[in-house]
Amino acid sequence: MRVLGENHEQILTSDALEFVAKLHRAHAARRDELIARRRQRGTLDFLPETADVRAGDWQVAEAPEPLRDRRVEITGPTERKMAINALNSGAKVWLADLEDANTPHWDNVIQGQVNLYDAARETIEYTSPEGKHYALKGGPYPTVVVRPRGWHLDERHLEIDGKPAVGALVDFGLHFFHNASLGRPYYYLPKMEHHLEARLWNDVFTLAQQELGVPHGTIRATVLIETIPAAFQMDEILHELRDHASGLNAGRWDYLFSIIKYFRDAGADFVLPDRNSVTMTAPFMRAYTELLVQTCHKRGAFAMGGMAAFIPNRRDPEVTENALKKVREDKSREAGDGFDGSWVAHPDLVPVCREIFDGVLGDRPNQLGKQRPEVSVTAADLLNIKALGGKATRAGVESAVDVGVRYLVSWLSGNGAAAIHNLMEDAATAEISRSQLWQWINNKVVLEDGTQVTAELVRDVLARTRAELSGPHADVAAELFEQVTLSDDFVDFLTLPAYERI
Ligand SMILES: CC(=O)SCCNC(=O)CCNC(=O)[C@H](O)C(C)(C)COP(=O)(O)OP(=O)(O)OC[C@H]1O[C@@H](n2cnc3c(N)ncnc32)[C@H](O)[C@@H]1OP(=O)(O)O
Ligand SMILES: O=CC(=O)O
Ligand SMILES: [Mg+2]
Repeated sequence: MRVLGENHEQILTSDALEFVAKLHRAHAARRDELIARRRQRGTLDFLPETADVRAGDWQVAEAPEPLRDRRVEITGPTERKMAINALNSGAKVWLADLEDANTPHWDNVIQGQVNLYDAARETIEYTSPEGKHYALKGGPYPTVVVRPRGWHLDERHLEIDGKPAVGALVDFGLHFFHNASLGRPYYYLPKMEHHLEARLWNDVFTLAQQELGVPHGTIRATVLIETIPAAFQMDEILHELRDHASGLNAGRWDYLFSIIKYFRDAGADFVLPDRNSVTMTAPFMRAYTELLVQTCHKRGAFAMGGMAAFIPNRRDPEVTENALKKVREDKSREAGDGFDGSWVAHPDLVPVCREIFDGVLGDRPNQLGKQRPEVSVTAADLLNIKALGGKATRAGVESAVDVGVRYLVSWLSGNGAAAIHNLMEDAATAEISRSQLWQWINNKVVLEDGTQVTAELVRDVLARTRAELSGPHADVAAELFEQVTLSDDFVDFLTLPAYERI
């Protein structure tokens, strides 16, 4: 194992590095096979070979006390100030994000681990460049649930047997190694596309616990169902992880990205309209969330709601009022459907989410008991994209370019989440922007005003957006955006070429 970035001795101890290397050597080859397998795109349906898992009578392990009440989860990067703010936010869970909201700059990766280390020990403090001091206010604090990178990303600053380490194993391995002894090794697992990927995580957990003498089943994981193939394998994913599973989360933004990606060249029936016209009430999105709640509660697992992108602005009451209204609507729908809790992107949204779930839960910590036997979701329901209707517009093209490039500027500068035009943007929402344009170009979509979407049109809009931007990252952001939007072959993840540029 070689450390190619700056060596941070607190986190990269020789024992910690050896532990990560052990996880890597045991599992990297299978990771590679599973990533290669993702390239097969066939007809999607519930798998015949796992019908017995779906029909079987089994439950996931009972929730440990710190994860029994998850009514409000705040998400955010592991940057030090935001970590303290998240811990002081009054949420039940802090999703400490090393994924969609994080640029995997080496410094972010390692400083994130330092912050998680200090957060777990409740010793985290920070003084801002302006001299404002941040400290923990007095508990109870949210349970920390860490989201490592997805299986597709490498960590090139650590080299094992001459190859870059698997990013997911670096994030998980370092966190588990340093914090498992404190008793709450809890994780969110992103972007999986197959239950065999969940089996791989389960094997990683089993080995990690054995190595450190931690009882089997201490780790708990909540899996994001945020790809279209995974929507057909919710039972199977929970079953693979059943000793370690805590629940499933409806990660709507990556889910939309995955739908566009999977069906990018499948013709008009699968072309999505402007991003802002695809809401959670679209029939195919309702099918997805209804199936998720039903599956989770049948298996004793938590059903977690997703992220409404509207964020408040402390300097603009009108923006804040709109965000609170939209978030209220979103959380009310989720709570009514049976979700056990949901995500918010900002501390000022914690109270509204809590109020909505308090109203539904009463004195219960969750609504695991709410079974949904009346829900009946078919493969056709999950894939009924065309029922949505909706238009692709010139404003949609302009907004996709504008948001995508501005987000990349932020990402390249080290901020993986940004407020752009009063919406939270992160890697998942940026993926929608660029994949949507790819889909429109390659399906020769004609906009509402009669113009066909072409590479030339996108280049033209991109040039105008570039002209509005300044700063050290604008050129690279524009180049990257062009690459992932206009390349003939679809680039699997925006963050793969972007990682080459940091
Ligand atoms: C699709 C998905 O995966 S969603 C999950 C991944 N995405 C995320 O986690 C995004 C989380 N949210 C954020 O990162 C931020 O809210 C942003 C970037 C969208 C906006 O951040 P800002 O522009 O700093 O917002 P704003 O200025 O209103 O923040 C006010 C205060 O709240 C803090 N704050 C804002 N959001 C958060 C958060 N999610 N966690 C902790 N603190 C936060 C800010 O640090 C700031 O603190 P300060 O007053 O002490 O300086
Ligand atoms: O990670 C969440 C999502 O919506 O994507
Ligand atoms: Mg996501």
